[in-house]
Amino acid sequence: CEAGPVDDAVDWTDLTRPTPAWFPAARLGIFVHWGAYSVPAWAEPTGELGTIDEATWVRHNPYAEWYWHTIQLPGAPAREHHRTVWGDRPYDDFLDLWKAESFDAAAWARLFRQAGARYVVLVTKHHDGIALWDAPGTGTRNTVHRGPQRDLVAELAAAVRAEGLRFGTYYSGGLDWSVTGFLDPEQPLLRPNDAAYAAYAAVHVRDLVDRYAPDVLWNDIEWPDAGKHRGRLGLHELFRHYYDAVAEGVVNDRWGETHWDYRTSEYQHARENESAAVWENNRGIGLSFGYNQVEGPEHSLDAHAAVRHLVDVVSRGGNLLLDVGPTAAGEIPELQRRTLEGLGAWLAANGGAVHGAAPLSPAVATASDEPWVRWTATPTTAYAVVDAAGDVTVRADHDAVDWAASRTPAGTAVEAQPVDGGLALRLPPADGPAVVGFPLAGTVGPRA
Ligand SMILES: CC(C)[C@@H]1NC[C@@H](O)[C@H](O)[C@@H]1O
Repeated sequence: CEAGPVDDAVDWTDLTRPTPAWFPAARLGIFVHWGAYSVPAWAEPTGELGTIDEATWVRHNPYAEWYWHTIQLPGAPAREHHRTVWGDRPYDDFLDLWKAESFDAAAWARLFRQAGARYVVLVTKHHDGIALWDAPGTGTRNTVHRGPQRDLVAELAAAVRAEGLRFGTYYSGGLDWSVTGFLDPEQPLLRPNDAAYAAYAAVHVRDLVDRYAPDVLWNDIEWPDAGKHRGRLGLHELFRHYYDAVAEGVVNDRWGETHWDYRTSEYQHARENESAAVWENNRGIGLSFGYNQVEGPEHSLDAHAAVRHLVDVVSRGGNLLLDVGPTAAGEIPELQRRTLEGLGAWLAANGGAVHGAAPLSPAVATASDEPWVRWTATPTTAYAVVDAAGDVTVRADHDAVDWAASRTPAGTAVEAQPVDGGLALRLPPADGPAVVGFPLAGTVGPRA
């Protein structure tokens, strides 16, 4: 955990502790954005967050989970799409049209385990305010009373844990359009800060903790200002309650305070947070978190690209929380399934360079893009992940690695010769980046 400068209002030192080791060791998690927005499942695949100016982003929002907001905006293509396809139907009709008739939590959990994930984070209430459990105060505006008529949080938590994975919950504390309306659609991040909403949200998160004991509390946007205090429904007591209930629980950094167990980035947004000791990059397989029927292969990571992104993140000390957006019926779209299956096949042969691995000291070796090389390490082994074939030279201090015993994690011997400034490798043909493991000589190893 990193306690930043102590806030005047709250002293976090009593909650400060080392981030539980399971989290950075996990390296890969699966995010799940599934909601009423999965019924229209429509957005313009504009581009990655952090690469599009805000004015364009708001009206041409590639996040399908923001559908209700985007269709409020005059001139937004999504608004025209809604009128054409759905007429003047209100957004809440989508809750009743959401049937989840094909939802098989065990099949999802099996797919996520086979993909090489070690944790799963489910959106339990997104910005539309619709809860995926019988959340206090939501009346019938949840999936237990309407639409699926199931406690989707409970079902997925049980299935994920039965597969040996950890289960976390996402909660949109910062935005809830059902409570506040669209304060100013042109300013999408205007958020509710009053005491009533803060208490409403705190009761929800406490309920999630008490009912599902999530391994991750993933809050989004920020916590309501009126809830940032020491009182019973304040954030400090909420975290205290959480850590008492879930000893190895971790909270992210989107609470608007200076207490977190890890930092987050989102596509290309907030990448400055990737300098933290423990961090997580969040992105969809495509450009949206919720299912977007408009997206095609040209907008999505295939397995090869997903492997490279994961390895790059791990080589810099991060986790990847890779999102799937299921259809309203509860199917994982084929484009996303193929990426998860390919990622899992690669990790089955090379996961030693990812799970439990950390950055390798730059004193030993450094990344390159031509050829594409990233380095990871465990205390005893350095791993070169090389996305090239045949004869390749990688820059490494060969006095620090025992080049004579290099081999792929899958066991194939690799011919390696020290050359000036590095190592010359003769790589076997591989389906995706090749991984070569070098026993580390001496004490040189991953950065602490
Ligand atoms: C990273 C992910 C959880 C995203 N956070 C910001 C939201 O506006 C977006 O829809 C998505 O949930």
